[in-house]
Amino acid sequence: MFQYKCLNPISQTGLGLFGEEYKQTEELNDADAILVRSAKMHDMEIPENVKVIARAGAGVNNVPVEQCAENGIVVFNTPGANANGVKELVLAGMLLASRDIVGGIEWVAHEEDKEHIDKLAEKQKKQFAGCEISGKKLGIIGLGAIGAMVANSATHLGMEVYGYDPFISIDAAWNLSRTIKHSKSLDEIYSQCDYITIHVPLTDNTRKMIDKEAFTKMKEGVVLLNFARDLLVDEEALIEALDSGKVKKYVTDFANPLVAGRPGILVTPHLGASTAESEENCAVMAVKEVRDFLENGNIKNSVNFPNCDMGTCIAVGRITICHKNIPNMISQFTKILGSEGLNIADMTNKSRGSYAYTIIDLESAASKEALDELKAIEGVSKVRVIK
Ligand SMILES: NC(=O)c1ccc[n+]([C@@H]2O[C@H](COP(=O)([O-])OP(=O)(O)OC[C@H]3O[C@@H](n4cnc5c(N)ncnc54)[C@H](O)[C@@H]3O)[C@@H](O)[C@H]2O)c1
Ligand SMILES: O=C(O)CC[C@@H](O)C(=O)O
Repeated sequence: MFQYKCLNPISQTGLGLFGEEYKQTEELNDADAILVRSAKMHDMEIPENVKVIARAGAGVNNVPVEQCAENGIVVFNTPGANANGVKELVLAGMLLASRDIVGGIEWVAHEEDKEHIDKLAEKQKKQFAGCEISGKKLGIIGLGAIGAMVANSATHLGMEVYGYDPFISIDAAWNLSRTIKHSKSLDEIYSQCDYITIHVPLTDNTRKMIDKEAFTKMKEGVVLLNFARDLLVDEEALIEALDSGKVKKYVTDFANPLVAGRPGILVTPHLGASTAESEENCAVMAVKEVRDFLENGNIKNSVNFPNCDMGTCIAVGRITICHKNIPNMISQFTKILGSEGLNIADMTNKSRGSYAYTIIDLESAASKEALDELKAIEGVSKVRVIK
């Protein structure tokens, strides 16, 4: 029996995929797995019993990923599972920033002379008029799951699209429309584009990447869209740029005291992934990742350990080891298993940065002595018996 704890509401379509072997718990101290959306985990004490954390979403800045790696806790996310939901809101954001659609709707709702509203509307409408997005230049910073979808859709809407992503994956590059211009520098995006949208993860390298200097390089009257994370933008500098007219509109999915209710800023309450489809896709992917990890020891879509897959175990025994990516680990594992008379049927070892993961199939079940010896090796953080 495995137990899981949800730190946020997770779609039942996904949770329903946990079979009879699984039970939901409210007790962190009983949980093998944690499922989370945006709950902040940095100040949480994560007990030893937790083996896996699945972020039903893309951004993992709310999870202490490095500390988890150190403690042998594998963290997953669900790449691309909510990308379409976000893409649709970004497109809506561009349209909302181009004419005062919100102001127009509010005017109609609050105009008291309802009897003459049709005639009044014709008189008043010019104050809500704007421009079309077709023919305008859109700069996209980050061409991952969301950025690439926004790029292709914007092309179909007649925009001239510039993309910047020095770390683009081969898959994302293959999926991009050929019409998208490859920008080799952010300066090109800033100097050329009428709309700029950012789709990168929040890390120490990207925090406040849109800063005061970036605003000085942008075109007069640019529209900036941020559906990634508020801390990517220096919002104090943004407000100065709005006040000076450099930025026409800031559309953000992240409410905070600085942006809420401020003229020129359209704020949605972190709605990007809040569609039935995205919530289901994320939950289904997260539950499948957790199950394959807990039941077979396989890793797919982890953000702190390498992908590692030996399929369903058909050997008599299987153990998995989370460890540091340092010399002499495999030889220590095989020596211990050999000296305990355990024959290895199959094994795989993969590394990612400072951490590594090993799956070992055995011709007989691992003894307690062997497991204790493996756990005692310096650099080993977690040893699990799958079978
Ligand atoms: N508003 C929401 O509800 C919502 C939903 C999903 C994701 N997000 C946010 O959007 C981010 C992107 O999501 P995604 O699914 O596209 O992720 P992704 O991992 O598929 O794509 C991120 C892309 O950013 C690129 N990148 C990284 N650093 C960069 C840099 N310095 N300059 C340019 N490109 C850089 C990467 O190469 C990658 O292609 C997430 O990390 C998350 O913070 C928000
Ligand atoms: O779970 C959500 O609603 C938001 C998810 C989003 O911020 C993400 O990074 O995937």
